[in-house]
Amino acid sequence: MFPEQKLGYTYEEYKVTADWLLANTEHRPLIAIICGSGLGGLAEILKDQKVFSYSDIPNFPQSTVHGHAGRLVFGTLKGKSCVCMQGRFHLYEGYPIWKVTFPIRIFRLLGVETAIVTNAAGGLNEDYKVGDIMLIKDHLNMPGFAGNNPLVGPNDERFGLRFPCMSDAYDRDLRKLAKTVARDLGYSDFLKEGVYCVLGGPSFETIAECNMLKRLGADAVGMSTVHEVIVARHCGMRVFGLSLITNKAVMDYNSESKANHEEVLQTGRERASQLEEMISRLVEGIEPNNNNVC
Ligand SMILES: O=P(O)(O)O[C@H]1O[C@H](CO)[C@@H](O)[C@H]1O
Ligand SMILES: Nc1nc2[nH]cnc2c(=O)[nH]1
Repeated sequence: MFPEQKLGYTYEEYKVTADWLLANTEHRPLIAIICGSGLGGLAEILKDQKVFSYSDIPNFPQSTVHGHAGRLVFGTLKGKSCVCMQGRFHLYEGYPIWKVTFPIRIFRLLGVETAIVTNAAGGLNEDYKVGDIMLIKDHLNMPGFAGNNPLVGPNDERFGLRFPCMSDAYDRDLRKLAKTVARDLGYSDFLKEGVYCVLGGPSFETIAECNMLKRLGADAVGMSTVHEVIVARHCGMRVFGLSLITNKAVMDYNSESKANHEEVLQTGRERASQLEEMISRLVEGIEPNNNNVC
């Protein structure tokens, strides 16, 4: 450990960004949506948009990955004020973990109560098919096991507790709502519920790694989301997470399949309209929480 190393932003730095956004838009979102790889189209369903490039927002990191546009979109969905990240940040881009999760605390300072986090992921569970939507019920935080947790460093009590609980990270009521929504939309055939495992990336997994992760209890694997969820829960937001299974993890030495980012983006395009419909209906059903910490 290097005590002199910068371990995060100060409260004042978060405030600068949040106050700048509050001064530059009249939207006051209660719901934040984070778009996974290839899922940026979700932001297009917002009405009355006010859009900022990340490069125009003070302190905001920049998107460097194909399929992550790097825009913050404010707007309304089913009459509810939302903010949508068209592009997230990943460890493999070279960002320290506290930059990866920077937007989450900004959202909290804007008044956001609920975070909807989406991602593209490889399916480890052999019952999963490409195009399935997995509601995240829990996670495995591999970088966290090695000490790379976004809450490492001095704790700021204005955001949350030193030792936040994670056994209830993914809100049960929101998952229940999502199941009802999916059933009403006729999506039950491709709806799953499971455990998401985050790795650092950017290389995809070896066959041995996929088999290991499956044995550890993971149903899907990716390179994001968990860090955001930890910070969101730390500051009291409700979290709903979903993974689009964009490819099947390769588990067999006889397979000719090779994971690749193009397939990931293509599956996102193919499921875009169903995901948009599902998120719209979900947002419609989310009740405000009176800005209570939960
Ligand atoms: O998790 P999101 O951002 O959806 O993207 C996933 O897809 C990319 C790999 O194709 C990686 O960035 C992985 O994390
Ligand atoms: N680590 C990882 N991330 C992904 N994102 C989309 N598919 C995958 C995958 O198979 N593995």
